[in-house]
Amino acid sequence: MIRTIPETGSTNADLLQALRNGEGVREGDWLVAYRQSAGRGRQGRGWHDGQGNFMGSTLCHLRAGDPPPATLALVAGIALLEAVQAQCPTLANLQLKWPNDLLVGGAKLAGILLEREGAGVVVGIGVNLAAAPDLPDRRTVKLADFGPAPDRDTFAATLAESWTRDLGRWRDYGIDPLLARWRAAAVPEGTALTVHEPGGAVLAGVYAGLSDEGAMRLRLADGQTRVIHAGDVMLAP
Ligand SMILES: O=C(O)CCCC[C@@H]1SC[C@@H]2NC(=O)N[C@@H]21
Repeated sequence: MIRTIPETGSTNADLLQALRNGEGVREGDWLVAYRQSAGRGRQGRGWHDGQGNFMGSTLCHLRAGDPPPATLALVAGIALLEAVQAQCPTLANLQLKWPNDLLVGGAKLAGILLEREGAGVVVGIGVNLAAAPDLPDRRTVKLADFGPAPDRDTFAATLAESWTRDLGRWRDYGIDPLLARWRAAAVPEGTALTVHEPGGAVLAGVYAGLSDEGAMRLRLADGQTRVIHAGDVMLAP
């Protein structure tokens, strides 16, 4: 079920609160807001409240035997990519950037924020359908830059369908097919990146693919490879 509300602070915060309150939120249900007054992005950043954009969250209830929860970010990335491709089949240069950004020609189209509460993982997705913010540190785009953009209700229905399908595949077939699909859609190996690690260190290098666990490999200038499990990854200017 997709529940659409005119406005809230953050759909992620709402689902996390529902989990804490023990309210029964079913896996596969979505909360979609037309406006968010306190949208949350990764790394403590905010998420812009673009009128006409898609802003919604869903939930995964982790089960015994599920693949590692961190790989849900990759599931969400693939589901998001497929939803955008289904709505805009002629859109070129669509790429995933680890851990969970969707880019068009290197500019950010959409972002994903995973937040965990016990065995519940809230997956929040924001897509620039009609509006893109001006950001000081990265280029952004909106689908409307490339032709008629889908309205958010149509987009929500498509995304809900791809999320349910990809979550099922993750459970049924594990992460190997997921990794293969993610690798095929990722920015090319050799892309110059800057990584801000959680401890504050900043690393420069080039994208060297995904590890078999879904972490990112970064090749440094001295030829060594670092495996990045967390952090903020940006295309180098
Ligand atoms: O920083 C990012 O790229 C992640 C952005 C995630 C934004 C979405 S919008 C719907 C959901 N609710 C939030 O507060 N954040 C996510």
